[in-house]
Amino acid sequence: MAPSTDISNGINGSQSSAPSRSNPYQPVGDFLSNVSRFKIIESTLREGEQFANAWLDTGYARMLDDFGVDYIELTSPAASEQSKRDIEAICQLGLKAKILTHVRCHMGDAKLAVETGVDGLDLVIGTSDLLREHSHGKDMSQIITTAIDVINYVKSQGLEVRFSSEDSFRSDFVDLLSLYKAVDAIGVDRVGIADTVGCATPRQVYDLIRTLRGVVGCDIETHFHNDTGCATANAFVALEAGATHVDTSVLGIGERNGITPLGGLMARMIVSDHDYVTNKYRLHKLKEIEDFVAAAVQVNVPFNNPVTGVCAFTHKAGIHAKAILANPSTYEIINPADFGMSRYLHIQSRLTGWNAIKARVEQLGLNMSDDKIKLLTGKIKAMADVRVLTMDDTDSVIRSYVEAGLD
Ligand SMILES: CC(=O)SCCNC(=O)CCNC(=O)[C@H](O)C(C)(C)COP(=O)(O)OP(=O)(O)OC[C@H]1O[C@@H](n2cnc3c(N)ncnc32)[C@H](O)[C@@H]1OP(=O)(O)O
Ligand SMILES: O=C(O)CCC(=O)C(=O)O
Ligand SMILES: [Zn+2]
Repeated sequence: MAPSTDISNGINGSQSSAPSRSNPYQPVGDFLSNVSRFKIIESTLREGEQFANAWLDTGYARMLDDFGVDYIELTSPAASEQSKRDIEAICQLGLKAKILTHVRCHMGDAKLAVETGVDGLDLVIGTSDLLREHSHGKDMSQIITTAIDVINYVKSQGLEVRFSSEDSFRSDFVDLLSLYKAVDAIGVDRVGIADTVGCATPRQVYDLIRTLRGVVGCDIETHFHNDTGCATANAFVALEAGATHVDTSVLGIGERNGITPLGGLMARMIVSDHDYVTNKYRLHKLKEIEDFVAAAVQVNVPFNNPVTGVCAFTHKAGIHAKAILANPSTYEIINPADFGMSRYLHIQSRLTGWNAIKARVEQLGLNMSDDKIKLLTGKIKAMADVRVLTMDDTDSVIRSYVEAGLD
């Protein structure tokens, strides 16, 4: 794609204003919804480490803490000696975020986890027929018994405890509700719902979480894989249905193609509650964090990444550019300035319109009548029909027009 240029600085009075909030489709007054009070469990250092290329060190914990996430989830201390030492080291950093370790719902793992100094344990066990048969071999009554023993143990150590079912959406719904009711009754802090294989649709998520909300009094954490592209939408509807916590990872890295990305969730949530998101999270840090993680796991930030993708705030077609110059809310639901990003107008294609060229002429400090700018725009379009133009090409055409006295 041809390079684009920022021509909006200084020519657009509404550059830093928030997008219009008068969206007629915005739901109002939904008493179940936690869209305005959700918490993030950032799992780059747990789920993210399960991404094929990942080899992450403890330094990321500080970055995530600076961003303002509520919890940082780390891998299991049972994984390796170094994993255990990393957990212990992160617990000593004095971060604001609570530190969790993610372990099997298994007394041995729980005891090891308690020794590390974490604030809490995220316990997990598969509940679908497939996982019960092929992962750990326990039936539902053994799962309930083990869960109660391990949860009681963690609570006796004064730590926060969450209990989650792997593969929740392919588990028997009645079994799941009975299990969660039992762990809620003994005072678990959170239950977790996990779409481990990314099969759930937003409607299934809404229905399951809304029903669960009526069955347990504790918090509800959610974890969505992105195999079918629904991870961010599912996280959002889960919050609408009464979930309290969402698991994320930077760029969504995790097993296979990963989970709800931190940046994508921020993009979704800022549109739903601008003040909650901007007051709580240091959004200007997002690009730096994503760039660090992308480099560490040897991937490029995708061009269409929400907010930080290379063209996330690039406007090209003339109709769009004209309206953006008048008011960015016309074609932007997110204000790039909220994330420390800039908007760009692409003005070197056959889709370019005269209003965009006029803005560039003015930015270059040149004077030209509207009629001449329209002729000039025709020239730029004709050139763009023949070859890809750069921003420099457009500027040269504009200047040569002026120098030739065609203004
Ligand atoms: C969906 C998810 O992402 S869940 C989180 C995944 N995270 C991890 O796997 C953390 C990294 N894992 C590891 O380092 C290792 O798998 C360990 C240390 C946990 C276990 O290692 P190993 O003993 O070598 O077993 P292995 O990995 O081959 O198999 C998994 C074992 O966990 C058992 N298991 C799986 N889930 C559970 C559970 N919730 N509770 C108890 N046991 C479980 C399986 O039965 C199997 O044990 P077995 O070999 O005695 O039958
Ligand atoms: O512990 C959880 O809730 C989620 C575990 C996990 O990564 C998954 O099921 O995909
Ligand atoms: Zn997962």
